[in-house]
Amino acid sequence: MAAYLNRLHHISLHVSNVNKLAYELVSQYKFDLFAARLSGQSRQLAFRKGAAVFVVNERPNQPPLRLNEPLTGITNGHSFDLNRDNVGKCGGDRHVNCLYDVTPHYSVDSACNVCFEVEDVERSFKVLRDHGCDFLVPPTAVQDDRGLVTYMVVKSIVGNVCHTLIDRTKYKGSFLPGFETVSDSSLDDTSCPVTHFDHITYACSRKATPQVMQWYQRLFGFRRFFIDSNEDVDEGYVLNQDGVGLRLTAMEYWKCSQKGIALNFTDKKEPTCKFVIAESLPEQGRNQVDTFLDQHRGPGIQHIALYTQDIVSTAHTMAEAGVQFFSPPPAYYTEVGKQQEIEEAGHSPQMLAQHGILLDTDVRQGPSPQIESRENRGYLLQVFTKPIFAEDTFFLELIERRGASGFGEGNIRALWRSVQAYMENERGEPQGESTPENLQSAHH
Ligand SMILES: O=C(O)C(=O)Cc1ccc(O)cc1
Ligand SMILES: [Fe+2]
Repeated sequence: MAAYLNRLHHISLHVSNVNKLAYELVSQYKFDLFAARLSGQSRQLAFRKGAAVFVVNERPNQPPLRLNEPLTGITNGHSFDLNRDNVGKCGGDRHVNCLYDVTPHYSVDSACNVCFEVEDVERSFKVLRDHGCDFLVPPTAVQDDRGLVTYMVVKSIVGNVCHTLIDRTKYKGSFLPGFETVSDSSLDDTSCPVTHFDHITYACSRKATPQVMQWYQRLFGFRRFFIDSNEDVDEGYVLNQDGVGLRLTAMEYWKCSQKGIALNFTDKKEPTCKFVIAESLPEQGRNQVDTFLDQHRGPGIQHIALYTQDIVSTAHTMAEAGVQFFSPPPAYYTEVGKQQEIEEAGHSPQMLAQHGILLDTDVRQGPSPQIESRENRGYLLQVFTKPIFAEDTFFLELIERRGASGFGEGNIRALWRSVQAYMENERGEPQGESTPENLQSAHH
């Protein structure tokens, strides 16, 4: 039995300079700051764009004093009931630094908590405990005058990534107890129609993919889906030539219906966020996944894709506001095949080139995906930002899907090349062969 997830609630980032990221999310990425929790010891700010919510947490510069005593508002036992001992009253929880999360003792900025709504926190806790999970926060209740929320935090199998599981069905407020609403009006922003998180990509150690897949399948009922119709069940989607050495495997979560049958969100017209596991392959030399593992000091979330209904307008607005995107080599847009592909999809190569937007066609997922024709080909457009933090680690992606649910090989190759060129030219990082030593250090 798995602990099925209902929906993605928010993704939290832990950074040392909250002001800088807050400024960028609002002024460049056009997110709205809608809720804030300001306590003596920490700041947590919530930003929204459509259904995509980021919580930015202040990461202490110095590791805080180790508290040996149990934290107030957090139950320590394995049983859970809503007695007064484990209901944290907001404002009174002086010891809880980071509400709905843990303060990671991590040395670099990182996107490291993906929070999901579940139907029953206590039931999820029991299921996960029976699977031998590590809990960072056991079931805990938080309330204010708008109601009650219960949550718990579980460590994932991927590097520093944690999952907060939350039940907010008994809560009427706009976000979560403990947060003050900053603004209730979501700006009607037609120039940046970002609606939700499309996917989260993990950078993992070599050969870790099967373990990661199994963990999410067993614990949360995730299902594998194939990125490409020729993908091998065991090997995943392997790109291993021309300098690209990457293994990709994708999965998505399924919601538990009333009858206990797993339902895909797409059946209910509510988009699901996909998860992609990226692993580097040794044959093609050093690459962006290894760089992430090195600079992030271990596996974690490499990028998050924001789904937009109009990538050209979104990329244009964000670029005007100062967002820097990767661009493929200019020749990408003038290659005969690519130019035609772009025009047939109704776009202008010049417009896409202006912001480095990539276009790929994909066989539409349907009853017979093997039969290729003009009609069943969908396409997808993607553009990738340069790293957001000081290290070459986390970045964002914009994606617009037109009947394509996977990822395009051409886009992955183009992204890979532009990142490699950036590492070599702008960052001056040598991109030589991986040595066993630097891979060892990356994988710890
Ligand atoms: O294409 C995408 O958006 C992906 O998410 C796949 C991917 C994953 C990791 C990389 O370093 C490059 C591409
Ligand atoms: Fe992506």
